[in-house]
This record gives sequence, C-alpha cells and structure tokens, in this order.
Amino acid sequence: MKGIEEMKLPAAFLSKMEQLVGADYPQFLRSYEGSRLAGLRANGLKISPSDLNELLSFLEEPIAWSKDGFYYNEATTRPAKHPYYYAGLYYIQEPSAMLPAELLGAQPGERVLDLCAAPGGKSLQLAAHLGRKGLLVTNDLHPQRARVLLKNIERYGVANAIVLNETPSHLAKVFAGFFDRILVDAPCSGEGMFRKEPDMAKEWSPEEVNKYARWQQEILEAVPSLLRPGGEVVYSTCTFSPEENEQQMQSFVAKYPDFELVELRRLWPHQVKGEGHFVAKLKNKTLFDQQEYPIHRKNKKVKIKKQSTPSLSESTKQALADFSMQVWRNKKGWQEWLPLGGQVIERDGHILWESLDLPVLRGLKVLRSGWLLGTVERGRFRPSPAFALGLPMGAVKSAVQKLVLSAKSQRENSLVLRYLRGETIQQEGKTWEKGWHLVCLDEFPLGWAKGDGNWLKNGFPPGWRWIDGE
Ligand SMILES: C[S@@+](CC[C@H](N)C(=O)[O-])C[C@H]1O[C@@H](n2cnc3c(N)ncnc32)[C@H](O)[C@@H]1O
Repeated sequence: MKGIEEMKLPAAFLSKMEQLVGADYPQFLRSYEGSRLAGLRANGLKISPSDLNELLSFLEEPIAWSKDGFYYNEATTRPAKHPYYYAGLYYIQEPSAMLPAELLGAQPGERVLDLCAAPGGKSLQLAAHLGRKGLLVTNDLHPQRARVLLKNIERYGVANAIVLNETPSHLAKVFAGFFDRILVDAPCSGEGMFRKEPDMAKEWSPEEVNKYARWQQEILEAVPSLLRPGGEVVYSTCTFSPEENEQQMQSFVAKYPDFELVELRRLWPHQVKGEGHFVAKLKNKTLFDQQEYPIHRKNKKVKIKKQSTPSLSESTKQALADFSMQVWRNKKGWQEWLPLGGQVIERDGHILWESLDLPVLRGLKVLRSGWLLGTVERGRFRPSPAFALGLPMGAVKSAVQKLVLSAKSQRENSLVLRYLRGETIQQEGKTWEKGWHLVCLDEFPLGWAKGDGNWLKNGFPPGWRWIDGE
C-alpha cells in the first residue's frame, strides 16, 4: 500500500484532478492509499460464473458492473498458477476494465469489431457474448501485442474470430458499413493505472495527454465508415483527463451528426472498487429496418465470400477422417463441433474453419482468419492446440480416445502439471493406444497428446507451458 507522497504523482496531474473531482478530492487522494484491486472473469464460452465460483475457493464478491467478474485477493492468491487457468476457464482482468464490453451489449450472431484489442481481455468478453454465433474481428496496431492477442484468442477457445494487425483506416476500406457493434478501447495516458503501476505516472505530462487525445481522434475517424446504419459503439479509456474522454466524445458527435451519445459512465477509484474507467456509448441514428437486414448484409461495398464447396483435397479429407476415427471413433466426429455458417479450408498446409461472412481480406495483415484446426504434414493431420481449446463440451464428452486429468487432489494435480510442463506421460501398468488423445481437465479440454503404443508424447505447445517458480 503506497501513500500519495511515496508515489510521487506529478503536481500538475494532482492539481488537474483537484479541479476535476472538486469536493471529492480528499477521497480521491485517499484512494491511492488503498491496495490495487484484482479481479477475474469466468470465460462464458466454457463455464458459468456460478460454476466457476464453486470450482475456485478463492473468489470473493462479484463485481457489480460485470455479469461474470469476481474480486480476489492478490496478496494471498495467484490465480494464474492454477490448472483451470490453463484450461481457459477465467481471465484475469482489472475490475473497471470489465465495464466497456458489458456496455456494448453484443448479441449472438452479430458482427463485432474490437479495434484496439490487445492483449484481448475485452475481446474474450465479446466472444463470450457472441457465443459461437456471429463474427468477432479483433485488431491491434502493434505487431507484438497482436501476437499476444492471438494467443489469448486461441487459449480461451474462441473459434469465430479473426485476428488482425492493422491501422483503423485500412480496416475501414475493407469493412465498410460491416459491423453491428464496435469497441474502441483506446490507447490513453493511463491515469487510472497509477495505483496499479506507479511507474506509469513518471511519463505523465499535459503534452502526453494531448498526444493521446490526437491519436484517439485519429482512431475514432475510422468508426463511422466501419459501422452499419443504426449500429452502436463503445469508446473507453482507463484515464481521467476530459481531453481524452468527454471532450473526445463531444467533438465526435459534433463532427458526425449521425451519431448520438446514449450513455456515459465514469468509474472513479474513490467511488467504486476499481482503478477507474471512462466508458461512453454512441449510436448511429440512421434508421435501420430489421427487415432489410439481410439486404444490408449483401451491401455491395462489402464483398462477402461466396459459399464454395469445401476446398479440401482428397488426401486431407482422409487425414482428417483418420484423426477423427482415433479421437471420436467416427470419421466425421470432428465436423460436428464446427460453428455454423462457415467452411473448412486448407491454406498452405493449414486447416482452418472460416466464417462465410467475411469480406475479402486481401491486403490486410491477417494473423488468423478463423479457428486453426491443425496442419497436414505428409498425409497426416496434426491437431492444433487451438482446436482442442475451442472444442465445446459436447465434443469432449463424446471423445473416446482421451486422457481425463483432475486437479482435485495433490496426486492428481501433479499429473496435470506434468502435462502442462510439456513432459511425456507415463503411468505404471498403463499403455496408451497409438494416435491422438484429447487431454482434458475434468470436462474441459487442455490440449493433445500422441500415443505411441506405450507412452503419451506431449502436444502442449512450448509457448503455453507451465513454468515453475514464475
Ligand atoms: C488500452 S489498450 C487495449 C486493451 C484491450 N482492449 C484489452 O482489454 O485487453 C490499447 C491498445 O491499442 C493499441 N493501439 C494503439 N494505437 C492503435 C491504433 N491506431 N489502432 C489500433 N490499435 C492501436 C495498443 O497497441 C494497445 O494494445
């Protein structure tokens, strides 16, 4: 717990805050004496909040503005060191940061864009709201951050997402009028993060605030072209400065009179249990007749891929059937678990499920255009970790060749850790059939392992592994 002096917050920042919060200033200052607040969210693609609460003994009260978030105590708990974390059952997220995606209100079947998405906490929330129906386009400008975003999309089992590394203006050219809803969780001066990461305060200056305000404005410029008539946008930041928040919204609606501001919320650290956030919802006022919806979807500006016959070669089909026979004892077992509205394609040896509701992505930096099922090498299918993690519960239940692990006792937990560390699985008196085995933690998929007749060779990817002592 740091006091305000110890944190060395810039004097100009403090006097700005004094003006901004007025009579609340003493409480605002006192909020810096409290500890930062930690939260996590149940991954709705895998588990309900109440089931997660039953499973994890360390969850505290629910987070008021989130349907699936809980507080936990950072001093006593390390939720990232738990096998259920590796099964993608929950995402660790600052409590205030749970509000923007909640307010966007994405519905199953919609097309949703997360424009500034890395590392992906809010994208995962949006993916859970869509279920496996509709399309999530998730993007970040910075290449390394976009790669982290991809990893999270895969680790949390999102099948119907495409991951891009683009500028908003490039996206606007390809996705004109495409999206039902857009989240702009903008880069910002991060004033709400000073308690969590005091070093960030060193970078603060009025010039920094203005620099971010300019970037945010540039990002927002792309929104009117990307959104369909009648669509909705949530703009959010984790900063307090009005230049990056209310003023940004005012200039947006002044410039684009088709838009109205329908909701504006501030979470202040001295008023709620969170680090603070600004969240605003905008709506495009242009009338949008639901009856015309399908027609709009054929908007000529957006070239949607035509339904084509699956482009798999005979040898790939055979490789997939062989794999499916191993895991489900059924040649077509794997096909049952694909989301609707897409097709399986083969591109450069990669087998992907892709939505049919995609514009032509040529010219964009695409990190992933759907659910990576695996690769075909020398006529054999090798399933990807993302394939395992994206399998719904029914697929796990009906899999025959599988290794079901449990973390409920210490002895069982040690086998899970061996798998997560990437070790070969051997058990006395037990041999493993040849071929792929789905590895699960209770009924949740974790990854793959390959039997060689004796042992199970570990298929858990190096970049995802459990590292002792971290
Ligand atoms: C506040 S963070 C996003 C956090 C994220 N929404 C989450 O919940 O995990 C802002 C992100 O915007 C990205 N960014 C910065 N400028 C951008 C731009 N012009 N277009 C798209 N993304 C941008 C940054 O790389 C950063 O990852």
